[in-house]
Amino acid sequence: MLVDVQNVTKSYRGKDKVLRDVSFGLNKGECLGLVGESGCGKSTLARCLMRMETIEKGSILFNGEAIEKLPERKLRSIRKNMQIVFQNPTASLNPKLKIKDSLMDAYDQLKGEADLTYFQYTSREGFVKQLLEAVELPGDLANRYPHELSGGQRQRVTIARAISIEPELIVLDEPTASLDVLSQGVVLQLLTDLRKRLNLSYLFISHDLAAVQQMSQRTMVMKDGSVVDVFDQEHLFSKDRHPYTKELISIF
Ligand SMILES: Nc1ncnc2c1ncn2[C@@H]1O[C@H](COP(=O)(O)OP(=O)(O)OP(=O)(O)O)[C@@H](O)[C@H]1O
Repeated sequence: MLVDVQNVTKSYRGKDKVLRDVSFGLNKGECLGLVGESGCGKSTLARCLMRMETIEKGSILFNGEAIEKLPERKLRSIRKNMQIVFQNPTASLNPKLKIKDSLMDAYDQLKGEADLTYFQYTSREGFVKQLLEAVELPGDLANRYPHELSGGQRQRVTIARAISIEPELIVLDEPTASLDVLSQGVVLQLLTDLRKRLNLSYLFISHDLAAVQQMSQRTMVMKDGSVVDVFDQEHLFSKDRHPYTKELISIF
């Protein structure tokens, strides 16, 4: 198991619990979907996994190693195996940097420590070219600025940056929510292709149950900070689904 989350509890500034006793596993190569209404704690869970937030109780194992209390200097080897893609690509890209420089960001931060098997780093230009090709963007975008790209193109750039260091896990926090329907479908298909080609694992957060069904082998449903249901893709319409899952299905 790549990620093993055990009884994680969290609240912000001593207020009500945002995550309550959350437990789940994520297998290597798997896409695990995460759905639930706004405010149920999905992004908080994502940030806890990435160690962007601390947790109060429980444990988060990454490749069997508990990461919730690891000191910053020991997190480096974990961090190179985790990336996150956020909803809004415009906010995730520095407007003053050319696309080629944003693309190199994750790789540069690792100072040559990335373990690459799919991509090959020969030169900066060559690497940028491979990354753009991987997300099916033309090479001449390298010298443009983010505002000169469409929303869908910008999100492909953030995806290319995330895969550049070939992490084991990518958390996708509503990656297509800011895109038009056509671009959404194309980007989701691209993400699935990349997962298979690079043997990536995804935690895919979305409001869109149809998108989650398309992308994920398993789906996890959260409500008020708790996981209320987890099921294999083919069991979405099973009578055993939690009443809240059935409610979500009926809205779609
Ligand atoms: N930094 C923060 N400080 C205090 N409260 C926060 C913080 N971040 C989130 N919250 C609160 O925690 C709860 C869960 O928020 P979170 O963003 O994890 O939900 P979500 O399921 O991702 O929602 P959405 O689908 O709208 O993105 C909400 O009540 C939110 O107001």
